[in-house]
Amino acid sequence: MLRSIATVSISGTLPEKLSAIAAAGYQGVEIFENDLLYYTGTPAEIRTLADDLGLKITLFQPFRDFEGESREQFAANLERARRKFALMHELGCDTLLLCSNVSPHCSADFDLQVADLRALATLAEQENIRIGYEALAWGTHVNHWYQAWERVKAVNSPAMGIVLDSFHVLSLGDNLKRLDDVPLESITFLQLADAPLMKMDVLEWSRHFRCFPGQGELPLIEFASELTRRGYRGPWSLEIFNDGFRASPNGATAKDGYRSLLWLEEQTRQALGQTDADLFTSRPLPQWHGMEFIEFAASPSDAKKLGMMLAGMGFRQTGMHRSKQVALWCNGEARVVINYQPHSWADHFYQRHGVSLCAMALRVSDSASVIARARAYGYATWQGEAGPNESTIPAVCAPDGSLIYLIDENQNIYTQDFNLTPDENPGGFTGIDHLALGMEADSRDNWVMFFRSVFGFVLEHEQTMPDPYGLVRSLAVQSPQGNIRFALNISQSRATQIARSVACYQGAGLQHAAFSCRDLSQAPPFASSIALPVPANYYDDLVARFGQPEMMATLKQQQILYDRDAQGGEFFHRYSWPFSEGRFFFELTERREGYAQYGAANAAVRLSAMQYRQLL
Ligand SMILES: O=C(O)c1ccc(O)c(O)c1
Ligand SMILES: [Mg+2]
Repeated sequence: MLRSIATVSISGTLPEKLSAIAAAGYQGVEIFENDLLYYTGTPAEIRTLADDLGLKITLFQPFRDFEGESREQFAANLERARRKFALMHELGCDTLLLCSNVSPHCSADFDLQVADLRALATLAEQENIRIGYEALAWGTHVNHWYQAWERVKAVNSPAMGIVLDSFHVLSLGDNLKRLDDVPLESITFLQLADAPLMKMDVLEWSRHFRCFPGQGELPLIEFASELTRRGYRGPWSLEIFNDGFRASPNGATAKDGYRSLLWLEEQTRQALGQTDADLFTSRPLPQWHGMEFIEFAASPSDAKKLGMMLAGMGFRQTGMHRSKQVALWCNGEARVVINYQPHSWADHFYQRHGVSLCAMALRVSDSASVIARARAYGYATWQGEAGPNESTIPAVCAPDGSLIYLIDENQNIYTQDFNLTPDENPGGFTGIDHLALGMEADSRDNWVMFFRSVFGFVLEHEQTMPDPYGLVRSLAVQSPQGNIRFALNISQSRATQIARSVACYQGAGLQHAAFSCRDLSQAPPFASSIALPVPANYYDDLVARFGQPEMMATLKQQQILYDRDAQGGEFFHRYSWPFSEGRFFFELTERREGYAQYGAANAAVRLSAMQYRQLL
């Protein structure tokens, strides 16, 4: 498998891009013409640069607006092609991508288009160059891949085939079902890009919102499987136009792209049930069993405050680490660790980020397979210091530098390391329902790749929620079993709570942690100093939306928020005031009848109420 990426996908100057691409592990690179135009050296120098880095120049692109132009323009176009072919010889690249014509004036005459393309193919034959014709989704007359194929078939030259670009095919809701009509040697090149589903002009969507396979919502696995099933074994090349990628450090982006190819290969291999294909494979995904605990880094005084807050919600301290300043707080199966050990890794985290989530632990059927997957996908893993007779728990480093511990199904991690007082556990909570993590807008894609590739988590469609001073965009990822859930939140506005946390604490971190219980109406209310009051207007609106005035009156009395989905699933929840400087808060939830959302409709109520307190 030759893994390749287009230079347009990452930031930097051309030499910087090539270095980052080679360092990430790719064997091939598509040179985007603009990168070459702005480079001060010659094409031959670029060829040497690539050679020295062990990179094959898989493609030169784009060549535009060729077929169906006026005869005068056609002559000029052929001359333009000659010059580009000469450049490609110097560059050491034999494949050119030709985009379908997007000019509003170009001719719709099939035969004329074919004659033009044939002239180009004839020239290419003489020059030992291959042309891949790509249907841009906004092409004037050729916008579906099959239309490109019909023309290429009519040209009937060994020098001309089609380029399949997943974005152009899938953004129009098209598929590769008719690929059986195309001989393998006529598929010149394959470009891969994903994207979130958006209702917007396809050109804008393509130029600004593409992302790596697995980070978006297009059916990339079906796409790659169809091609592989048909026998395509040429390069897989990423071509991503993305505003965030252009503005982010190129090393991390290039690496994520490489991971996305590995991920897509692994998924494709699985979809095809194939063992002989030259596709990446790693250890099988484990079964996830839930979130075992979350761990806060704190100072001793903050640890005390946080403990008081947890106590006000119904938690009790049920353990103290034998050798470290690490307290375990529990209610039922919901566990919170507060780490205030001086001069430790957690202390270091606290110094950088304030009171924050420095680690979490996930329970899993096979921790070793997750560690092996993390390594295979190029993520750092961690095995912390342990005192004598203390257990060591393996961990993976998350994109923000926090740790995700992995705990095997039947492993008891508490008795060895903690002095426990389990009788103190009040019981009632069933676990950790979800975590909402705030992050810089440009770093969310790193998290998505991490959760998808290493953990095999799945994505939901992004939702937009109000904050009193802007909008927050929330993307949910969860384990396939649905028992570990995260909301990854970003905001473009400078005034939202996320933005302020990002600015003040070097990364936003945890926004809230939600614990779950079986019957919220039976759970003791939060202490009054902690419970977030809900405006009466909210309950009037609930009655207007859902009816059931009696139930709503009870909810009002208990200060419980409510949501219902289209299938009749119900969500009951209660919020706390934010901790300390307002960085995070807690939530207690009850889900009924398969409700799988997060009560987004109620976020505005919470956010405004919190703001009110900050103004006091
Ligand atoms: O947006 C474009 O113009 C453009 C250019 C070349 C490509 O391969 C492509 O997919 C899009
Ligand atoms: Mg393309």
